[in-house]
Amino acid sequence: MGTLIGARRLVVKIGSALLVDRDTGQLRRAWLESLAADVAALRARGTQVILVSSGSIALGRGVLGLPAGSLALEQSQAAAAVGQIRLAGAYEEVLAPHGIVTAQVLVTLEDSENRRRYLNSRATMETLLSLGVTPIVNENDTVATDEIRYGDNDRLAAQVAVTTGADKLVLLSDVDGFYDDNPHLNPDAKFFPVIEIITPEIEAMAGDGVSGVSKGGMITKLMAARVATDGGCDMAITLGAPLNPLQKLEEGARATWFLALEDPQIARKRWIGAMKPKGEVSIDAGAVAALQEGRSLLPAGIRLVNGRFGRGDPVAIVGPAGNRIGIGLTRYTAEEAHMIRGHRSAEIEAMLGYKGRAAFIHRDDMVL
Ligand SMILES: Nc1ncnc2c1ncn2[C@@H]1O[C@H](COP(=O)(O)OP(=O)(O)O)[C@@H](O)[C@H]1O
Ligand SMILES: N[C@@H](CCC(=O)OP(=O)(O)O)C(=O)O
Repeated sequence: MGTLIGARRLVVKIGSALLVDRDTGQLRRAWLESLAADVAALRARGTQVILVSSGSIALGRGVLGLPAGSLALEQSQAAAAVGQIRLAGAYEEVLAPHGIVTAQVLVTLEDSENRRRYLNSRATMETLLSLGVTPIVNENDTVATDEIRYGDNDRLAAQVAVTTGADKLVLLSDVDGFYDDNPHLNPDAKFFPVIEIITPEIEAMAGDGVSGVSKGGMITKLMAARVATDGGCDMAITLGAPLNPLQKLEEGARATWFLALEDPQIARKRWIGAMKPKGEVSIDAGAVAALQEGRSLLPAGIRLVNGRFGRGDPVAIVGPAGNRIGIGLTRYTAEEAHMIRGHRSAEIEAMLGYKGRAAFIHRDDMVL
């Protein structure tokens, strides 16, 4: 069973529907104050907390008096710009009385896809947490265009959880968990307390949201669950609307827990994928095809070697067009690599005077 008790680092996602009253467009302050009390209690027990909060567009549209229904991209970006400042301000106001310092972190999808930005944002989060700050994260809606957006904060929250190495992610939602059908439309829908593996059958049960102010629905929550659990983080979906929702979850409120994959191979690949390469090997098209089929990289497929690396060091793998296709731990030094590139194992034995390893980078040590 999943639980919040004893969490080391927790990411909590707060959906727009919880924060902003649907009819008035106003912030639900009493609720937010109860959430702040929960955050303070968790921190006092040693859990670091990161909040991923939606609501900038919903708040901004109320302030600007924009009509209900879907907005043009420029309108939602303008609404986000107006709403975000209030959103962050509201968190600061409710957390400060507990002695908690807040920080606003706005990210885009590109930040997780561009390695330098990814590493940098991870380092910034780590620094904030080590200083005892509670980061309030949202998508940077004013710069993110449709093609480069998450668009929903479910996946963003999962990305934040994995990036920061959180062990728990909670999606506070307008539904108390995952059902085999949308429970707001089908009163006979069956509830799932725990999901260990997200199968295609489970995926087929997820539908859109019906709340009107949210973006995700259950489909993006399942995508988030996949990212989180693959990355070693348990994820819960629980009802956010009652006061003190995190305390209630700790006390056993209804929730669906998606359990982290415990496959050490996945954890190891994550670790390799996050390494900074010490060198680079360019490989030919045949080798690219072999790697894509899940095979190891052999010396015969290597055309060029760059950088200084020893055995076991991370090395970037570059395709014929100069595109980076992966990273892996090498079984040869850079000096050996220069000698043996393009050669087959029988020749390599003659060159090195010993048999050497068959693989230059073994598939278990490689992430594409
Ligand atoms: N299989 C399902 N189980 C539970 N909820 C579902 C399912 N399929 C669709 N939904 C809908 O997803 C909604 C939750 O997502 P969403 O409206 O985006 O809320 P949030 O603001 O919490 O992100 C539920 O209220 C429900 O209407
Ligand atoms: N970044 C957007 C969030 C998009 C959104 O509505 O997400 P959600 O309510 O979590 O489904 C905002 O702050 O308005």
